[in-house]
Parts: sequence; structure tokens; C-alpha cells
Amino acid sequence: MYATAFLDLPPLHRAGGTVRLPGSKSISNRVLLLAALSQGQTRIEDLLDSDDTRVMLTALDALGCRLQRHGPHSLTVHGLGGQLPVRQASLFLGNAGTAMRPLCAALALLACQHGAAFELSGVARMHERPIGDLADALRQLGCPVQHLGQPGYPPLRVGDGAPHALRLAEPIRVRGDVSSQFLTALLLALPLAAQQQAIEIEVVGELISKPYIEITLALLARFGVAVQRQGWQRFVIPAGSRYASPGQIHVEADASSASYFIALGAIAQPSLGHSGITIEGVGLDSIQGDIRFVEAARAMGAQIEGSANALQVRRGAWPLKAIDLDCNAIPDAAMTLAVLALYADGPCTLRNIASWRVKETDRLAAMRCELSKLGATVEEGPDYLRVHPLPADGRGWQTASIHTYDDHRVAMCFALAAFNPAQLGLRIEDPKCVAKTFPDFFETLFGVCQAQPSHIPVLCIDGPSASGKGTLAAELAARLGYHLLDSGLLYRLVGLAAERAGLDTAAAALQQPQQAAALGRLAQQLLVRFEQGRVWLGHEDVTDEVRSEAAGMAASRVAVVPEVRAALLDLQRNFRRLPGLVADGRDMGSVIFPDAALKVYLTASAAQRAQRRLWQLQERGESATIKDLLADLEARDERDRSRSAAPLKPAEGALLLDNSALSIEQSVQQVLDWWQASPVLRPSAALE
Ligand SMILES: Nc1ncnc2c1ncn2[C@@H]1O[C@H](COP(=O)(O)OP(=O)(O)O)[C@@H](O)[C@H]1O
Ligand SMILES: Nc1ccn([C@H]2C[C@H](O)[C@@H](COP(=O)(O)OP(=O)(O)O)O2)c(=O)n1
Repeated sequence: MYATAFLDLPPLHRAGGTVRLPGSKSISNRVLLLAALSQGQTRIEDLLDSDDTRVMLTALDALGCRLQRHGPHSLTVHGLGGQLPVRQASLFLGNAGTAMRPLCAALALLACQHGAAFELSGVARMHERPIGDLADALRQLGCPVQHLGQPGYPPLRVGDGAPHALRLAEPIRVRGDVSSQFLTALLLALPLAAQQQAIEIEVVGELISKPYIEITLALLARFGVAVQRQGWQRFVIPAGSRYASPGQIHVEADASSASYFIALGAIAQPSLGHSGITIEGVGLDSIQGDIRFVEAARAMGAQIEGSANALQVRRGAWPLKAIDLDCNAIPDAAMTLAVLALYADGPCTLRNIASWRVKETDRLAAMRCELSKLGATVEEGPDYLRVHPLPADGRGWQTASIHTYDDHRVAMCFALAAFNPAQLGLRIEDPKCVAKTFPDFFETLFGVCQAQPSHIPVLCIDGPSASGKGTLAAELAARLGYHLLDSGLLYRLVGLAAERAGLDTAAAALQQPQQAAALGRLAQQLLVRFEQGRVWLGHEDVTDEVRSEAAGMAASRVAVVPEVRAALLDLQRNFRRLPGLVADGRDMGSVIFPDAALKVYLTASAAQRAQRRLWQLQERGESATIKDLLADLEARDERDRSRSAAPLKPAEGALLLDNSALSIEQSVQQVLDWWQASPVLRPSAALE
């Protein structure tokens, strides 16, 4: 997951390959609750591991439900089977509507049956998301429900610690036109009270997002409760209904998450060797309503073939065909259509999406605002959005910093704008908001997308030993979410491998052509692995040894050999991967990445550097004297500077940074300021 303040996406141009998506949020949270309410144990496979499922799991744990973990996506729930071991609890449910609404209903009923009381709260936005209609329905049943903040909104308290008889004779009326989750919540909760008599639910108003009710009904059936329905207005839970575990249940991949990759296949030219995007884990047999995004994407021109649980998507019509669509059945995936509309041959109208206003944010307002930043003309109605496309020749597109409103779907759908024909980069603010449903969204996206290599930004930090390059580069990579190349480490590994192989690395020996050629071959065949902060040379963990002063000196000697430098060239350039790279060394800006977006030459006085090295060694428990260190540094600097192959010197266009008097944070800030001013977010040279 990218836990950075922002993520800059370079312009993307091709995509291809296979993605396996995380489990459906809607199914995961329903299954967790059903399993907890059931009699018996349920083993759940492919469960989504995200913010919203985590709050549900924490809540179930707090209620005394035993959860047995087998891995991040697999667990066994030991069902409560009508018991309620904990009678009082305060549950924090983040911004998870799929936890707040169903738990509110289920706990209200359990509280009446067992004489319990529970408080349910969430983040500030959750306290702005309506729940009053569900509370009203529960009060009709005779459940005490008290709003603890604003009337009609969480936080709330259900139950008052005393048992209450439920009024089940009359049909329970609930509004269906604000959120379908109110009906889902009642459908999931009421089987707890249907042992003796049938219970009827009547929907008031036009029911929205019906496919989500279909998911609820399908899962209720898996847990032994067959709800009868008449149209979308009346639902009957038969007398004698009782939850029973199906033993094992498998969660489909999330169809809403699939929408981003279906859209990707529809807009991106296939990368070489691929015919498009394959999505595994969800297909045409899905019980999720958002699978109907497939029809919308086809209407826009995408070529989609599907099987029971996989989809293959290729670009068909281009530009995409404009659509005018009632999106009530696919409210979440419809956000993806709003971004696809930028690539259409006319204005696209998405209708019947008033529910967007009460989601993670007011999505109608958010989408209008952010699409406009890209240069699009957008009309926002009370329950519709009309998006006018941007020209296919790239004119009129603007780069933008996309605000994401703590809304995972805003972040994910706007990533698709990186395929703009103007080849402009794009900034996604607060990318970690995708953790709600798809923590590895951007990693998955980069795994199947290609940018032109020259568009993948590189930031180079070169300079002498102990100037702080490694420290600065690692911090910059962490803040930008970029890959990190510590090129010195590769030379250190060659030095170490040479010693292991019995090759003489003394300066005189390396002047012999045979020795140099042997060292070049060794560098070419270097067997290195980087794993969770450890460095492996063949089968040996050399993490500590490779950082020693001796390894640094050996590195400096072998680095003089042109054959070694040539052998490491491709290895280093292969680090240039999406979304970008910070590279540190001696010749990053001058030889390896001469087209880098920013080159920094980092220095500090020799005395400062020797002092820093001394502290570094002392920290590791090694002893040294300042005098020796200074002599070593000067010898190393001299060798690095005077060698004929890629000598250490500021690259052309490099900005000099002497950090003798700067703290690490000041150095980081200085380079970040330079980076913000660099042309990463500007139009590519091609269009200038
Ligand atoms: N700007 C700075 N001010 C003070 N100390 C620094 C600064 N930058 C780095 N250091 C310290 O200097 C030592 C050497 O830094 P390092 O990143 O290993 O240098 P290099 O990679 O250039 O050899 C580290 O202990 C680091 O914490
Ligand atoms: N791009 C690079 C990186 C390192 N080297 C050589 C020169 C250095 O003396 C050694 C070791 O580099 P490293 O950056 O690990 O060493 P310091 O931490 O700066 O002491 O490798 C190089 O020639 N070219």
C-alpha cells in the first residue's frame, strides 16, 4: 500500500496481463456477520483484508465471537448460535456502511432478546451518513434506539440493558430510496427472531441498488434462510428460519474493484505479448450487481469475454462510444464510467445516482470537481452527472492534483486518467484511502501497466562517500512511493563476490586485461536477492558484511574496472519501474539515467563526512579513528574521481547540495522542493 501523502502517476500508455482481485467487500462483511450469527463453524476463504472488514472483525471479536485466523484471507468463525457472551460494548466502525447498518439491526434485536446495550460509532463522515430510517424500522419492532449525536445519524445506542418483547405481528416498514443497506440490515437481522413466526418487511418508496439486495438474499440462502419476496416491495422471512453455517464459504473477487481493470482493458492499447487484461476471481456468474458494469463497458465499445469466474477485456471501439445510462443498479462501478467518459466520442450521462451523495463523500460533487480539474466540462444534476469528453488529440487535457475525499473509489477511478492522450502525469492525493477495499490497488495497477521508459521519473542522488546519499535517497523514495536503487550496494556485492571467488582485487591486479574480464563475467553472473531488508549473495546472507568499511573499499577498487561497470548497466536501468525511482551512487545522473527528471550532487566537507562515518560505525559497535576514516575517505574520493570510467563528478544539469550544515530533514525538504518544481507533472516534450 502507498502510505505516502500523494502518489504521482506518470503518463501510462499500454496495459496487459492477469490480475487477481481482492475479495468483495459486500460479500465479506455480510458473510462475517452471518457466520457470527449462525450455529456452527464457518471457514471463510478469500476474505477481503481491508479497513472495512477489519472493523467488522474487531467488532465481532469485541462481541465475544471466536475468530480463528489461518492467514490474511482465511479464517474460521465460531458462530454465536443464539448466544450473546458480551452484553455491553462500544464498537467503532470506521467509515464502513456494510458494518454499521447490519450490526445496528442485528445488535438491536439481540439486545432486546438478551437484555443488552451497545454503542456504535464511526469516523466523522460516518456520523454524516443517514441511518434514521433504519432506526425508525427498529423502533417499530420495539427496540430501543437512541441517537447520541445528530438525530437520524450515528453514533447511536441500541438496547437499554433490559429485555424487550419484539412486535413482529405487523409488517415492518422501511424506506428503500435512501440506502438499500437499511433493507439489507433488516433482512440479515430478522431471522434471529423468526423461530416462532414469519416476519414480513414492507419497502416504502422505490428500492434503489437492488443488486445489493440480491447479494443479501443469495447469502441468506447459503446460511439456510430462504426469504420469499414479492417484487421488490414485500419480503417474508418464513417461520422457523434459523441460521446454520454452510461449513465453508468462498468470497468472490470484488466486482466493483474489477470495474477499474475492465475500464483499463477498454482504454489501453495491449502491451506487447498480451491481448488485453484478464481478471480472475470474478466472472459472469457473479452474484454481485456491479458485474453489470461489463454491459456498460461493452456499450462503450470494450470487447469482453467472460467465463463463470474470469473476464478477458480488450480495447474495441476507439474513442469509446458515448452512453446515456440509468446507473441505479451499479452505483459504485458507475464512478468508473464517469472517468471513462473522458475518452468517449460525445457527452455521457449517468442517471439515477442520487445515492452518490450519501456515500463516503458527496460523490456527485466530488466527481464534478475533480473531472473539471482535468479540463472536462461536467454538468451536475440532483441525481445525474453529464461528462463531456476531452479531445482525443490531447488538446484541452490538464494535469491535476486529484483530491480524494477519503473515498477509495475516487482514488481508484481517477488513476485511469493517466492514459490521457496528452501524456500528462497526474497526482493522486492520499492514495492510502484505497485501503478501504483494495489496499494494493496501485501495486496491482502498476503490475499490468506500462509507461514509456522515458516517462518513468527518476531522481538521482550522486556524491562522495558518507555525504548522506543513502539516507536521503531512502527517505525520498519512502515519501514519493518510488523504488530505490542503492547502486553502491551492487559494487559492494561485486567486491565481496570477487573475494569469495578468490579473485585478486588489488589495484595492480585489476589492470591486467584477464583479471578485468574475469571480474566483468563475475559481475554479469552475480546472484543477488533483496528480501525484506536482507541482502543475499547466492545462498549467503551478507547484509551486515556488505555494509562494512572493507566491503566499501573493495567496491571502490572493482568499480574502476570498465567491464564491471558495463556488466551492471542493465541491472541498474531495470530498477526504473512504475511509479518512479530514486537512485543513489556516483554516476546515476551522468551515465545510468542521463535523462533523469532531477539530478542532485550531494556533498559535505570531508571532516563532516568522516565524523558521520565514525558515528555510524560506533552505532554498529565498531571502532575506528577519525584520522583513519578521513584518510580512507580521501583515498576513496580520489579513486572515484580520477578513474576513467564514469568518474565521480556532478552530472550535467545537477543541482549542488552541500549538507554540511543541514539536518537530514532539511536536506529531504530541499530536494522535495526541487522535485515539486521539476517537470514531472508537466506535459511531455512530445506535445510542447
Ligand atoms: N544531512 C545530514 N546531516 C547529518 N547527518 C547525516 C546527514 N545525512 C546523512 N547523515 C548521516 O551520515 C551517515 C552517512 O550517511 P549515508 O547515507 O550512509 O551516506 P552515503 O550513502 O553517502 O555513504 C549516516 O549515519 C546518516 O545518518
Ligand atoms: N554508482 C556507483 C556507486 C558506487 N560506486 C563505487 C564507489 C564507492 O566507493 C563504492 C561503494 O559505494 P557506496 O555508495 O556503497 O559507498 P558509500 O556508502 O558512499 O561509502 O562503490 C560507483 O563507482 N558507482
